Amino acid sequence: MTVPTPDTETTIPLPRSGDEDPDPAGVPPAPGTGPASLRARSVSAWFGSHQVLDRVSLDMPARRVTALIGPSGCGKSTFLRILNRMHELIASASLAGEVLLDGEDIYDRGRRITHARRQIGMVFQKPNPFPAMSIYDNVVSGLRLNGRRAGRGEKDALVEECLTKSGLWKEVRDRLRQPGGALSGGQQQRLCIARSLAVRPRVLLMDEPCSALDPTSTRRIEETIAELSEEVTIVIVTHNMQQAQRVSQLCAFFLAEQGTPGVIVEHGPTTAMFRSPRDSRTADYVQGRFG
Ligand SMILES: Nc1ncnc2c1ncn2[C@@H]1O[C@H](COP(=O)(O)OP(=O)(O)OP(=O)(O)O)[C@@H](O)[C@H]1O
Repeated sequence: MTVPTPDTETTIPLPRSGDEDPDPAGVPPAPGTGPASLRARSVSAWFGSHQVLDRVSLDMPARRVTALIGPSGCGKSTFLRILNRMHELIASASLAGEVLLDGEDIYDRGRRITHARRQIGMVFQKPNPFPAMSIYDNVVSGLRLNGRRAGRGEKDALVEECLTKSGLWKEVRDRLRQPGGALSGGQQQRLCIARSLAVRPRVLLMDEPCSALDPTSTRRIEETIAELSEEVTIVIVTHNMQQAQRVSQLCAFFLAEQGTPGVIVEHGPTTAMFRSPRDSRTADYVQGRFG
């Protein structure tokens, strides 16, 4: 796939949607454990010839919540999808740059896509449990997708552990065999978080996880994020400035001005970004003057 790229960048040839994992060796390196750092280095992205991100670099430290903020269309979701190799599922997509998970490039040619996906989970804007599948089976479904076998006792313990961590256990422990689709929207989102946790990711990406939820459910998810941040690194896209301040320790402000690709204007500790931003565009955005 040919796209216009800056001379200094290396365009990574991406497999088209549906292609097999490009792992010539066939033996994936064993993933590490525990929260990992993510580092994006000079990441650019295109859809066809339309460039949507331009040399974005960002450190997302382990055991921290990093919030990505910015007006609609500036490339936050694209950036998030690049962090776990979902961008390449889109036929016209290409990218340049590096994404390092604890120092190792997830786009390294010798790495399977599943190597990144197992370690870097994703929770989407709209809760997407398997609606007809039971709550219990929804949680353990990730194991099956990963080709992992587990005995009944191990699964029972995992279901309880993950539902507890996602703050849903007490509400559903007596109805684990009921369908996931029968839960409220907020409960479904917490079920999706539990499903992501079941494969023990080292990083959890969240793309506006509360935008479809009422204030009470939103609050509950925010509590869950706070509880999880010790055991998984979290990167969250949010349009809600109060939420960014409540849940994150670090923040990055994305902007795509007048048809130019998205860039990070400013990033740093969330308190500083909101109290004393260095850039006037950040100040205008966090104070609600545009976007
Ligand atoms: N599948 C796609 N095909 C073509 N262009 C796309 C695709 N997805 C996103 N884009 C374009 O990429 C740019 C960045 O979109 P993206 O969704 O990453 O922005 P965003 O900041 O997350 O926006 P929002 O806050 O509205 O979700 C936009 O111009 C969008 O139209």
